[in-house]
Amino acid sequence: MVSVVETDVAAALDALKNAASAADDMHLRDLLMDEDRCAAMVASHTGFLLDYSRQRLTKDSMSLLFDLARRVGLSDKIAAMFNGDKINTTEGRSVLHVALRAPKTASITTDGTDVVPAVHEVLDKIKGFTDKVRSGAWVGATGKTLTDVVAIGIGGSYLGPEFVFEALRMDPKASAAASGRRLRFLANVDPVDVARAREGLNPETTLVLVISKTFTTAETMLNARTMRAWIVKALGSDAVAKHMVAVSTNLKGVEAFGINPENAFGFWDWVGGRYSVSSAVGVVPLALQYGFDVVSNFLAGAHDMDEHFKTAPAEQNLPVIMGLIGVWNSTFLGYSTRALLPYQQALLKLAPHIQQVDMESNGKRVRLDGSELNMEAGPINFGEPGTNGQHSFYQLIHQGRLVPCDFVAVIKSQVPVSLPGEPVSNHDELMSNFFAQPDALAFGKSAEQCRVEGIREELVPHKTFRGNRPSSSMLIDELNAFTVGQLLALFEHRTVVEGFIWGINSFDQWGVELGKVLAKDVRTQLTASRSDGADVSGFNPSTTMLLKKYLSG
Ligand SMILES: O=P(O)(O)OC[C@H]1O[C@H](O)[C@H](O)[C@@H](O)[C@@H]1O
Repeated sequence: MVSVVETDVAAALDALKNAASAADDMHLRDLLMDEDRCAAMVASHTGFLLDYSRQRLTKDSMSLLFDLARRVGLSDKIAAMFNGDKINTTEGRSVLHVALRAPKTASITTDGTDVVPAVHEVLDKIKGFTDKVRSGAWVGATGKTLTDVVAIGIGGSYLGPEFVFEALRMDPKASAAASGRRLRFLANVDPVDVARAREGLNPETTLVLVISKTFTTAETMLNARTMRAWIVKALGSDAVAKHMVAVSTNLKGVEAFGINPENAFGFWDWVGGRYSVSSAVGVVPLALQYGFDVVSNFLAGAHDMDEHFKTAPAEQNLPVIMGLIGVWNSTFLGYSTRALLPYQQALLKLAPHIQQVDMESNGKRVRLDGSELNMEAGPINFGEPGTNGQHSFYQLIHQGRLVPCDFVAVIKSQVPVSLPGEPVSNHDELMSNFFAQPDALAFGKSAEQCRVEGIREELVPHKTFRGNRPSSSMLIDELNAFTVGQLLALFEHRTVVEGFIWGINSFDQWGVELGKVLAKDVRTQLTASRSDGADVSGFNPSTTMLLKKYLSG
């Protein structure tokens, strides 16, 4: 039986479909002339301003999106997440990454237990440990200070920490605190990545951090064994206790590997891997590099955005607005891709991190109840810092396929440079592009304009830009630990909003499993062929041919 709620939602979806067909007759060139509309399509929160006037939306269609949010019960779903309800139904888990950055005074309960004290217990333990390593009170097996860290982990145990690490490298406070220290990441199960991560490092001054929620991920565990062998070869097996520590929810696995659980930092099954950067997964490596104070500011920033998300009315709520725009572009306008384009080199790892957050969360085709979704959900996400992207793939964005863009920029550079004789500062030069690109996409250039410019007739079609290409522009006052935390939480919540609207489970990732199972079969074959010369068997003809070629090399 179809419930009243479902009928309500269906009516809202129909209204939006009609609005989307009407959008075909509108051009951003005209929409952007409407001052009231432009003023209405701006939202802000401390340090952040979002201008979404270049989306192919009227004020009416935006109202319909807010109406859809009401009808699907978005605010109840957000509240359920913050309340610790088990909204990850396929795994029977709460989704409480917001608890990781909640202040000590907060109380968030799941399974009848307030999780906040446990969160702060781990944070205190991390502070104690990282302070000792940084001050030289914790030394390596030969008595030397551990100045270098190799953080082993993949997916959610890597991408978020690397994003924050890069975002703060040139922040004056973080960079001063990192003086004399190095942090490397080792993710790929490729001996080349191992060699790159430890290039120039001395085992005597290196701390190896094994980060894995499950402590079973094949790539991470082989890399951990490889780094352990490097430590043991140089310093003997007793050195492992001084040179290797772990972050995991599986403390038994940590112990079985040979790391003292005393030197392990835990987290919980209610933290999804891709949402785990504010757990020990990110806090340990980042506090080793930048000190605990900087990381506390990062957590405070994430919490600030959590509070905004939890309390601001939908019409002023940045993650809600961004999520609704995502749904509009993906489901109603049918755009299968979106680009994340930070005009800020410090954000070079934002797009790779958000790729996992978004595509692993919303790359789904069934609803929570297992029924077919029957509409387009999570888009393909990609991105590069501007202006590098301009000299790479922007041609397609301007004249090829239609890709909604999220432009992100920072008002004050972390490292301002002004050269005498140059017309603008280096940061202003970067920002000139940030302001120009969204307008080029929105307005385009008509054939008439080309002709007025005297462009030869045969070149007119090539030099015409249809325009009407949507984007949002975000300005952040400055990039520091606090605002990086806000930015992270903002994008995490955008994905969550989209998943709530689509009615899917944004917190499981069953799609990653099949490849892992098949890799096991190949591993078994490679072992048998290498040790006993066993024939390749049990694979399809194509894989058999490829494996034979590989084994003969
Ligand atoms: O932290 P781990 O247990 O090692 O998991 C690392 C990664 O493994 C899988 O690929 C999951 O799809 C990711 O979500 C996860 O982040």
